[in-house]
Amino acid sequence: MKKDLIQALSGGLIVSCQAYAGEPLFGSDTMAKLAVAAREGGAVGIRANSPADIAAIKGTLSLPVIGIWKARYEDSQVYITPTVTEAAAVAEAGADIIAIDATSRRRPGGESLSDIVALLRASYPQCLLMADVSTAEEGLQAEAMGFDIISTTLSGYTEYSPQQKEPDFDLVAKLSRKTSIPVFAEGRIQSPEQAYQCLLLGAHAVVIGSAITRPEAITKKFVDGLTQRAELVGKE
Ligand SMILES: CC(=O)N[C@H](C=O)[C@@H](O)[C@H](O)[C@H](O)COP(=O)(O)O
Repeated sequence: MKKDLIQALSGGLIVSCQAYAGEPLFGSDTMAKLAVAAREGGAVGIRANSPADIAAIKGTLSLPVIGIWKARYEDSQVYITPTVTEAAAVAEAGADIIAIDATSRRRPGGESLSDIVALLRASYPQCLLMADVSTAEEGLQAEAMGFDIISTTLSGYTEYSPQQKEPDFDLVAKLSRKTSIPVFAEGRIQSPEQAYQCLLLGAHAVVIGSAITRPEAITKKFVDGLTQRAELVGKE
């Protein structure tokens, strides 16, 4: 069953459908519609944030869902499914895969990642566990801890990982070489060429958010491109 799920995602595109409160697309109905649009475009899976969005998407379509719940705590910088409370809620909402920050940073309340993994394994044996990491070392630790999947989600978002505009191709390649569990390429992938490059480097699947589901960001990219070109012409 779990093997079938991993197989179903192989070589495919997973679309991250997320919007924060205050953003124009915020709301579970809208996220479910975005997910339907992604499916119609050929996505093999959806990544979604919050129990409400996960439940709405699972109630609307039958694609596998990678669930997260972003939550902020004062004593930690970890915010992607930071504690066992969020992880359990993601599972209860129907996520097929629970993605968790698996960086080496201190977690809220000093919770340990291995305790969270053990608890989730016992309570939600049907779910796969995905480690969102920022470095190769964190990916190797996640594999040793028993995660099923590693994703490069957090490269560029911890102080000690490379800060760059491009996807972290090196990390995709390193993790694909050094681990024996599926590696998902995620973070700042902007084009089909970059997505394919990740697969060539060994990624099992590719996760894309902003370039597909954030119309504000997509519009801004075009507006900035137009402005820059107009300025260049003005200088000629
Ligand atoms: C760092 C972080 O919080 N990443 C989040 C994880 O769920 C999302 O905000 C990203 O949109 C997602 O990872 C996809 O990446 P991109 O939007 O770059 O294609």
